[in-house]
Amino acid sequence: MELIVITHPEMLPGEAGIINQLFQSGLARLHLRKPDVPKEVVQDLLENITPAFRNRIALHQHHELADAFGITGLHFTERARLDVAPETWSALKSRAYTLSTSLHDPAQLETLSHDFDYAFLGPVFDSISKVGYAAKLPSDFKLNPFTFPNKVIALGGMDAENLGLASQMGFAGAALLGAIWQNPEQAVTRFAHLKSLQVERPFVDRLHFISNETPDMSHIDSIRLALEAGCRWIQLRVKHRPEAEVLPIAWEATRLCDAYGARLIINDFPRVALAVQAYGLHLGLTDMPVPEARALVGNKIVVGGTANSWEDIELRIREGADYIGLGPFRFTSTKENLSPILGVEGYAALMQKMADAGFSKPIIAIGGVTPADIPIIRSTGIYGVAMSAALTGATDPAETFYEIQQALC
Ligand SMILES: Cc1ncc(COP(=O)(O)OP(=O)(O)O)c(N)n1
Ligand SMILES: Cc1nc(C(=O)O)sc1CCOP(=O)(O)O
Ligand SMILES: [Mg+2]
Repeated sequence: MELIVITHPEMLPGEAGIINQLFQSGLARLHLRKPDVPKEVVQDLLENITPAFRNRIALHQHHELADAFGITGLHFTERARLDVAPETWSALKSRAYTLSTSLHDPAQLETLSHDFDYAFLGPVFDSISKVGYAAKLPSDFKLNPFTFPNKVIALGGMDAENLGLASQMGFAGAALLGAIWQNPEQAVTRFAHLKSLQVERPFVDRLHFISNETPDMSHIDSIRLALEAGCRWIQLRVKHRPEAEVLPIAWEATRLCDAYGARLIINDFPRVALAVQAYGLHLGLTDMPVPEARALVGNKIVVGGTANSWEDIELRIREGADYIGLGPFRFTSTKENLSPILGVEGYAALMQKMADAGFSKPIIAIGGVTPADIPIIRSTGIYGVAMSAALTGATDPAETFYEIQQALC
């Protein structure tokens, strides 16, 4: 589903900044709809939108501003469309504008000019922002693909829970308004979340083994121990060594993981993850930012990010991390410079905030986790756990792995 954002009808504080961030987060189309806002104010807003993004905008009002700002999208409300002579559309198309319009009855698609590149049809669901603007289409509605050859975009009440249904109805995309602007401070995070629902989610294991070295055990020894115990998600976490030293260890870990059919995740070193074509890369808050790493390693490598607070979780969602390592659960000597301990209460509060915001992302608890902690951790809604010492220090790692598996299923 293509996601289109329609602006809030009124001017919002810091709106140009939010719009620029939406574009940076991958928004391909923004409909600038400000029915009662004077032209000068819209002009001022456009001046503050980064020039490179302006060609992703469609104007609902003040079409005369389009050329000066390099805007090629013109939207016509139903009323505006009916007031304009039909030959206007081909004239505008010949000037390379992208045309869109709004419809409220699917029957109108049969007679809609094919010069329109796409059309909004709605309300498909009960509106989030307009009180009393109720769904007009039945829940088993199916678009007839032969009435209008171009894209039909679902409008009205579009949010995370009904994007799939709109797709089944035959809509090519969704126009988002209330889902984005209900809380403008959350607009970018909300958009990133909805966008992440459009792509197939990569597999993330519920048990992450974190490698470690001690005077008696190398990283490779610890990885072999975890693999023999049954772990199939191995994170190579080498600290205080340069990249050149990490690379050969990563190659050895790759061979070992391949032999056991396990997935290897590289901590901290994006270029090492790319070189060995690891399954994943894990980045902390002071490591390379997720978008920069994504640009480097591509879309095939799973990228996870650390969070220690609600603000970090929001950042990771905005950045498009595939999973979030949230910690520390309790004190651990495996990691230096720990952040404040979250405990079960911290996890419960953060998971409640996730549910309230409608966010879904695999969250992995980390830091001093033992098998006995798993039931209470999982009761907060946490997806999985990361462990190091609980496995490397176990008397019988295979027995401990079995115990973990029992608690995780
Ligand atoms: C699954 C998982 N979650 C969190 C971390 C911690 O990463 P980071 O904050 O970068 O700290 P270091 O591990 O690099 O010391 C992790 N490694 N794995
Ligand atoms: C690597 C790491 N990151 C943490 C964080 O809080 O971000 S805690 C941690 C150590 C995990 O090992 P153990 O299971 O031995 O405590
Ligand atoms: Mg790190």
